[in-house]
Order: sequence, then structure tokens, then C-alpha cells
Amino acid sequence: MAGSGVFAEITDGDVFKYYADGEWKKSASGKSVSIINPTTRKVQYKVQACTQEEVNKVMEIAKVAQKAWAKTPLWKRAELLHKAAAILKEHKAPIGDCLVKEIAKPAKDSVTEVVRSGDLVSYCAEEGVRLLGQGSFLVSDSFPGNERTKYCLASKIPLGIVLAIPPFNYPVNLAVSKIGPALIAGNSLVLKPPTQGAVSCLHMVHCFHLAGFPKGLISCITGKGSEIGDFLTMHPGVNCISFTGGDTGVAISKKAGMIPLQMELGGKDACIVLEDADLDLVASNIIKGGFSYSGQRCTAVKVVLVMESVADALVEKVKAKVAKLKVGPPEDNSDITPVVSESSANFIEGLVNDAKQKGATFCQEYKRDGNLIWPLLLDNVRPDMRIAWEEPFGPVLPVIRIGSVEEGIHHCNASNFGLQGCVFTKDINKALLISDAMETGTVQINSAPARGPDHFPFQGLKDSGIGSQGITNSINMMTKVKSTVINLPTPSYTMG
Ligand SMILES: NC(=O)C1=CN([C@@H]2O[C@H](COP(=O)(O)OP(=O)(O)OC[C@H]3O[C@@H](n4cnc5c(N)ncnc54)[C@H](OP(=O)(O)O)[C@@H]3O)[C@@H](O)[C@H]2O)C=CC1
Ligand SMILES: O=C(O)[C@H](O)COP(=O)(O)O
Repeated sequence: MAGSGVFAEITDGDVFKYYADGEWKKSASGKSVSIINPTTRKVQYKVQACTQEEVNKVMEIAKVAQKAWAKTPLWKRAELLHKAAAILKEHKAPIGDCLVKEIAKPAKDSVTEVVRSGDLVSYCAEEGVRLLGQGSFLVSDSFPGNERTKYCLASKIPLGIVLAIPPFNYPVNLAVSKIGPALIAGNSLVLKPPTQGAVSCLHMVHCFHLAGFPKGLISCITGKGSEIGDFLTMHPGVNCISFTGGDTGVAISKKAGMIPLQMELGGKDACIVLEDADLDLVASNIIKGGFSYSGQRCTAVKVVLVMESVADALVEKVKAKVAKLKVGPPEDNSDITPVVSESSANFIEGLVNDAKQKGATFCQEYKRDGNLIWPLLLDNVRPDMRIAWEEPFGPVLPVIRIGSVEEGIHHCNASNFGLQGCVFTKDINKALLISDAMETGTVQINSAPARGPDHFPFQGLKDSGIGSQGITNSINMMTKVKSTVINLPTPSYTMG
């Protein structure tokens, strides 16, 4: 049960505490924010609504803690991260249970998210030791007009305080994908978890607490993003923001100061299917890519662009697989579970109604019960329908029939998003040309889009983001380069 056993100290009655200065605390606001279970649509948990003064205090402490942490040997930082990773994995069951209740992620996938997060933290420790253990040494005589009189020693140093804001769909994993790189690089970390997912995050933070990280190095401020978000993102103490989420990220990037930003935002990942594709492979990938976690993944397949000549055959195969998807509560490990909120379900329904009005072919009957929406494949979608462009973040997948590959690429590139895309063909040369032509951060050849493995570079073009994630890139992003130049009175050349 949430908040019991080793996690008992993180609750106060029925409200979970926030984490600051190495302690679990009640907010002076006396207010709480409710977390609604998407399945029961009843209040499941409550978290503290932190105040601006509490944010100020956390920033002050984080600044001091960071200075001491930056002086902690790299191998010791790595050791603590390994310890936290092990504790996190040890508690995969209770944390997984929170994910089931807060975000209706299927039970098995919830546990997988926690294990994947532990692995990610360990990988950060290992990668950080290698990456940050090296700097560069430059000599001046390679630049015209210079003798060998200057030696430059460049190394990577921390940024200071990293503010991490993950979204609801992978609250634990997308939190640690920011926490791990930030800490190994010598930064302190302030986490603002998503409201749906906050309790899972608080449990995860407690695993770092149990590992014995110094006081104040990690903090977790809870509250509604719409209330506390601007104060956090515009706080002068913040030296870097790593955000994953929707359009909110665009607004944050306009408001944030002159600090490094890592933004992973929405997507409309296209799946381009050529005439020679293995249609069974495509169909399984469309099911996995379009419908896992009910389509609530930034990397979900969000539009299928299939050559007209194979469209009927593909749609039949996908329909047959959709019919086999288990729909129901996350506790039963259903394939399709309730979407995160009623407003999300209403938004999805709006896209479905628009497509219906404009003449899309419904491959299944549209069905909804509360936040639970049955999987729906919409065929013969045209560009004038909203579903052709907008991300439903739900189990509804549009199919657009195309007359040429160019038409598919054109649709993909006309999107304001550019996260990932995929292409299915047996012709690798064609696949590479299409990959080059697609304006997305990643193109998968013969598989559905995916972020993992978590050390791969992961980035969005256009409105899908700023910068690149993946463990290595995140560690680099959360550092800056410092140079020390040794100036010699006379040129010095080594003879060998
Ligand atoms: N590219 C990627 O890697 C990914 C992108 N996404 C995208 O995220 C969206 C769904 O996730 P969702 O959680 O709904 O996204 P949101 O953008 O609504 O929320 C993301 C986070 O931002 C917080 N937030 C809200 N308002 C503010 C604010 N003014 N200032 C600072 N933080 C704020 C939220 O807190 P609170 O919950 O309290 O409102 C939450 O923690 C989809 O568009 C999806 O494509 C999702 C996952 C991965
Ligand atoms: O938030 C998301 O949707 C994830 O970044 C997707 O991760 P996945 O591709 O590993 O599911």
C-alpha cells in the first residue's frame, strides 16, 4: 500500500508530504491537491500544495547543497546513484501500484517502468564516471598565427540547480531521466512532479533519501503546475530546466531566463508504409506503437500513412488485432485502460466526432465509459480532419491512404511536430532516403517509434522540443565547459 512500510514517513494522515532539506514536510499552505484515480474517477491520494516561500527556501538550500556536492568525488556520486537505483528496484511493487492508481498504467508496465528507471539511474552513474572523468587538452599552434605557447585544459562542470518537470505518462521514468544525469554531473535537483503521478514520484524520491544523498540536494515540490509552475520556472535560482510534457513547454521556453533548456514536447509520429512492407510486421507495430498505454506515449504512432495499393490488406490485419485487445482496468493488465482524465477523454471524443462529421470510416464502433475509451482505428482520414494533425494522446489511430511516398513525407513534414517517425519497407536504400527526408528527431526503420533504450539520443524537431535527451546527451546538457589556459613564456614543442 502507498505510504506504508519504509514509506510511512512520507505521509501525514491522508496527505502526502513534500520533500525539502532532507525531510518530509507539511506545507504551510494547509492546502492539498487531489489526485483522481482515472479508473474509479474518485480521489485516490492528496499531496501538499506548496507555497512560493517554500520554493524560495528549497532553492536557497539547493544552492548550498550543490556547492558541497560538486566537491564530492565523482566515484562517490556514482556509488550513491547505484545505491538509489537498487533501492528503487527493490520497491518496484509499491511504486508500481501507485502508478496503477494514479495514471491507470497496466500493472505489469507500471512495474517495468520502475525497473527501467533503476537501470537508467545505474547507467547514468556508469556513463557519468566515463564521460565526466575526461576533459580535453588543446594546444594553440593548430590555429593560424599561433606558436605552441598556450595549453588549454577544458572540463565539464555542473550548472547549479536543475529544475525537473516530467509529465504524467512516465512520471517516475521521465523524472529519473532528469535526476540521474543532473546528480552525476554535480548539480542539485528540484523536482516538480506531475499532479497525476506525484505520489509515485514521492515514493521514488524517498528511495534517493534512503540511499543517503546529502540534505537539500534533492527536493520535491508538489502542487498544481498551473499554480506553482510559473514561479518555479521563472525562479532566479534555477540554472537549467529539463521539461517533458505538452504545449506548456512552449510557454515555459518563452518565459524562462537565459538558462539551458531541455524540452521534450508533443509528437504526431507518422508511420509510412510502402508497398513492399511486411504487413504482418507493420500491423503488430501499429498495435504496439499506437495502442500501448492507450496511446498515451509521446512516441505513439499517431498517424498511419499507407500506400493505397496495400491499405485494404493492412487495415484488415490491424482490425483483427484491435479486436483482440483487452479493454478494462489497469489492475487486470488490460491492454487498453482508462485515459488519464475526464478532460483528456472529452478531448479525444472531440477529435472522434470531428472525424465522423467529416466522413472518416470507423473500423470499430466508438465506445466510451467514463475515462475508458475502446481502441478505434479510423480509416480514410483526410487532411481536413483534426485527427490528421492533432495528437489524441488516446487509443484512436487515423489511417491516411497515400498515392505516393512523397505524399506521405509531405504530410509528415507539414506537421508542426517532429518527434519521431517510422517507415516500413524491405528496401533499405529507399528507407534511408525517406529517413533523411522526414523532418523528425528520429526515424525508426521497420519498427514503431520508441524512446528506449534510454541511452539513445532522443530529440524532437520543431514544436517537439529543444535539445536532445538520452543519458549521454542529458549529462552533457547539464554541464558547461570550463577552460583553464596555461600561457608559456616561450613556445614548447615535444620532440617525440
Ligand atoms: N516528447 C516527449 O518526450 C514527451 C512528450 N509528452 C507530451 O506531454 C503531453 C502529455 O503530458 P501532460 O503531463 O499532460 O503534459 P503537461 O504539459 O500538461 O504537463 C507536464 C508537466 O508540466 C507541469 N505544468 C503544468 N503547467 C505548468 C506551468 N505553467 N509551469 C511549469 N510546469 C507546469 C505539469 O504539472 P501538473 O500535472 O501539476 O499540471 C506536469 O508536471 C503530451 O502532449 C505528450 O505528447 C509526454 C511524454 C513524453
Ligand atoms: O513519454 C513518453 O511517451 C516516452 O518518452 C516514450 O517512451 P517509450 O517510447 O519508451 O514508451
